[in-house]
Amino acid sequence: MPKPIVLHIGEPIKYNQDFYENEFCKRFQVVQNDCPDRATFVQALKDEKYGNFSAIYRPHFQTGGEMGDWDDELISLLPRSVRIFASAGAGYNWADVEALGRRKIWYANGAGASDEAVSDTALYMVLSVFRNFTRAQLAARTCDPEKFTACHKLCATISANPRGHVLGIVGLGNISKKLAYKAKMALGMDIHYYDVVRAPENVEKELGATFHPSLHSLLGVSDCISLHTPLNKHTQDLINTEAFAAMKPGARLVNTARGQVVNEEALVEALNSGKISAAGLDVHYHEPQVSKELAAMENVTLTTHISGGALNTRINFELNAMRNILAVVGEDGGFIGEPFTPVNKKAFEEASS
Ligand SMILES: O=CC(=O)O
Repeated sequence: MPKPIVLHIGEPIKYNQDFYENEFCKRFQVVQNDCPDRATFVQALKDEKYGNFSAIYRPHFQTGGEMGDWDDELISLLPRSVRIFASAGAGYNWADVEALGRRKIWYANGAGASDEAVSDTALYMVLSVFRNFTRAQLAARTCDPEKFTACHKLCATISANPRGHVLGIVGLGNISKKLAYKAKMALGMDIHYYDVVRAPENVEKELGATFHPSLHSLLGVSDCISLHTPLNKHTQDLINTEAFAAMKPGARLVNTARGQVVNEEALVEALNSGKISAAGLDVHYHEPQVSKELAAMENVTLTTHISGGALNTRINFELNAMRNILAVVGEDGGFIGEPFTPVNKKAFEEASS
């Protein structure tokens, strides 16, 4: 029996050679996409260039996006044999996972691989916005004694310890549960959260987390908001002018999720007016372009979408996606089980019932 085909998009694997050769390639014939853009990829699908493949494997999210978004156009061209799209990345805004689910195709993300790195980065941002570390670093880097002294004095009057302040988490998933734990244990913060689905009682108890039934209720009590929601049509511009208006005066905002969850113009206005006192942003609305207005503000900590960017994350993204495919696709190319980290279970199950 021929081995089921896996369509590999993006760069080859780099870290898990043994597993790849001895487990993955033993079960699957891996075919590498060589189409450099959407037009050629669309044509390749129409021509059935890659045959009746059973899975799509994207081990690195920095590459493998040459075909653009996986929308209805691309998804409708997939062969009926596809069972799963397993990708690196905790986020998955490049794929319409509901549309995949409707075609009985699982989408499995890199959940678990980047939890540690992203929650560490969010914790760093939280500390930075309370303590004005970016302002101090910018002043130190001027090597100007006057600026040094001015900032030394100013920071002592405008900074605060996070301890006893409310950290408001939007979206309680694997990453933000870790952040909640770290912020509670290391910084002594009070954890509040909003999510469309309330967490089980034991999770709330373990984190000492208070649930809010609406975003605005959470915004009204939080001293620092940290965003952990996927980007989709419901969450684009979620933090807009109305949301800033609902925040406590002087609150802070941290975003390690996706740039487009925050309306950048509204953010600039909220910072300029002093409605919020600081922001920490790893992700940006027009990435890789950073807002020049935000970049000019000393109370804004900025990084280059590196929150998950640790070697440990990349190693586990590769492995996680292979394991997901192995769990789903059988020797005959049929379904044998569920992925470990599905994100479209509901849509998949509705299509299967
Ligand atoms: O942005 C990083 C990720 O989605 O993992």
